Amino acid sequence: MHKLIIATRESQLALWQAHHIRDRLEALHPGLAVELLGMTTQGDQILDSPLSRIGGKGLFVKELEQAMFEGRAHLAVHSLKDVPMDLPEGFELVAIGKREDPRDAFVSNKYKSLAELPPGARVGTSSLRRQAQLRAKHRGLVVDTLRGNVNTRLRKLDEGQYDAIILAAAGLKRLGFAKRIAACLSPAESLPAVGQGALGIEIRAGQAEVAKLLAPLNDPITAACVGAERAMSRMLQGGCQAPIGGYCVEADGRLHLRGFVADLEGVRFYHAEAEADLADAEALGQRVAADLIGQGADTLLAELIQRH
Ligand SMILES: NCc1[nH]cc(CCC(=O)O)c1CC(=O)O
Repeated sequence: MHKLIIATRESQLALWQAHHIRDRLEALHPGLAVELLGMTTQGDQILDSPLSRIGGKGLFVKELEQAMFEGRAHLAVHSLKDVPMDLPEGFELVAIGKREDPRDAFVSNKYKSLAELPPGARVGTSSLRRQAQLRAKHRGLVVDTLRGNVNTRLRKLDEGQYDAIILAAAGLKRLGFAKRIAACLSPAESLPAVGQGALGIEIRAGQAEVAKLLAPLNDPITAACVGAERAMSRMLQGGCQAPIGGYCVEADGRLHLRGFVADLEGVRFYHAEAEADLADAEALGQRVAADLIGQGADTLLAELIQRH
């Protein structure tokens, strides 16, 4: 095999990620040519309503899977955060790249940190998870939805529509906007989304030759951490329609997973955490999910999903 084709969305972030994987593959395998096949997905077309309302799993991945199914591409590179917990039959995640910065970032032209914001300040963010945590911890703020790709969000801030915005540090750094970050929020301030900051590589199941070329891109520790996070999220079945956070770290062969489920107002707020050996990532995720469900998260999630 001497050519691989990557199906990719055409947002700047998606293109950066696809180019990044192309460069790594070409460096790993001299003689291998890697090409990009750009395409537009449903998620790219619907720009005016919050993702949580559009619903539908895999809004950003279906067209890419179609291209792989038809043999027009061999792989797709995703922000793991955007990948549904259960892939369609016949597809698999074969490699998880080493996680970069998993934190949320505070971006503002006027203020240096969340703590500096005066009561009534307007904060824009795209995710229910960030909204719920902001509302829970900073009662006086006006928290509002903010959509669009990273460039659009920064433009809306610069136009004065918001006093500050919160977005993923990884996306900003990848696109060369690290300087715009006023402060990174610690996981205690804003627990990241499941998979945030990691790249996932998807292929059609059973493509052994392709899988072998991609294997060196897999980072086993990141894979275990996001495996625990995704097992938790899968058991909670919240999708994008509920404020859910999940973040796992590894130290000395032990995994430590924290998770939360909240309502949109950040009033009902359930936390859970647990530890396990590296080999027990899946069970760890299920244990934390079961703890959250035991506290009442399942009732809350059912209510949230009904509202849509
Ligand atoms: N939902 C969009 C999205 N998907 C991945 C990232 C950032 C990069 C990452 O988390 O890997 C972003 C932007 C954001 O949330 O600010």
